[in-house]
Amino acid sequence: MIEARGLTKRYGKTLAVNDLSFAVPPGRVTGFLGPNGAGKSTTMRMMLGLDNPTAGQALIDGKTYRELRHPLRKVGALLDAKWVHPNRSAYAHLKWMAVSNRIPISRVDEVLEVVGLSAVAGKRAGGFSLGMSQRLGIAGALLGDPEVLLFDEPVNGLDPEGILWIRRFMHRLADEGKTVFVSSHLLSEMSLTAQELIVIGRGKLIAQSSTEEFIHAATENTVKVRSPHLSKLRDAIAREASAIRDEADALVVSGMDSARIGEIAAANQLVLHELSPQRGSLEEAFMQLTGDSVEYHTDLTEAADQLMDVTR
Ligand SMILES: Nc1ncnc2c1ncn2[C@@H]1O[C@H](COP(=O)(O)OP(=O)(O)OP(=O)(O)O)[C@@H](O)[C@H]1O
Repeated sequence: MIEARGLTKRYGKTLAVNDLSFAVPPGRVTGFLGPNGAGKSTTMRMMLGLDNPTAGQALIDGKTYRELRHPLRKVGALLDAKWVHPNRSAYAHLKWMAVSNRIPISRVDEVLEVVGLSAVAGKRAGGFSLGMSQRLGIAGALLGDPEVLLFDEPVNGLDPEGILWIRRFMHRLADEGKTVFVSSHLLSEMSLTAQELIVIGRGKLIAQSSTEEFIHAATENTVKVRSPHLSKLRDAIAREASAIRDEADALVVSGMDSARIGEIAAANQLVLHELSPQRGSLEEAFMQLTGDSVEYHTDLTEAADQLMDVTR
């Protein structure tokens, strides 16, 4: 479990992190989202004891990083994959990390295997592609078999295969019960990777909820219906639907679920060719939260107002 309590960091006139409080639960991938400069890296650095908070605390299982007796066994992190000595082999790099942290050297082979780098363990890390470097960084984070893992923008610059690998790997770690906290400014990627979201803007907390709730609260769910009897279908559902929009050869229905539309179609003996619930995207949710004239139906109202303030 990771916790931020009133976490604040000021660099001169810049308030990089402004009174952040949130908790990151185990067994889930939690996305830490925010635009560039929102304060994600600064928050992560404070969690890892690399920066001191101006006020408040960042806690790992109730302790600050510096209070942890065996930090690498409690928390592993991938901040910058390219900090490896270029002339060292992947194996030598991990061995050096293991020895300096009193972790058994046998663990090096294990983590190389886990991240799929066993075959290139003896090769110079300086010649690694970005994807391989990320894997090596992740192997380093896993060395102490920590319960808590922090990844700062892990998919930046990766190709689709690398992105998919990281996404699956994070899900696997969460399924093992680990606390996985991953920062990103890539919304579409996070909507696939993260089950929980912590959203910040200009150092302030904007929202904390499951990804599904976040999208659901900020976007409208609709159902797309295709039928050879569109106009009859429209008449049949018009009384119960809150809105019906035409789209090419389909209707997009708001305020009714697909089960009810199917029932009405059956009762009226109308053939359906498609009946598909349309989910909003994380991008849409963001647009909605930052929009000017949106009616909010949930407790995200306040969060939206804050987002509008901080993004102005
Ligand atoms: N060492 C520093 N000295 C001065 N200002 C800093 C320092 N580190 C960060 N900042 C400022 O603090 C704010 C937050 O930066 P931070 O890097 O934490 O954001 P971020 O959300 O990680 O952004 P990005 O996605 O661009 O990495 C920015 O305005 C940045 O310029």
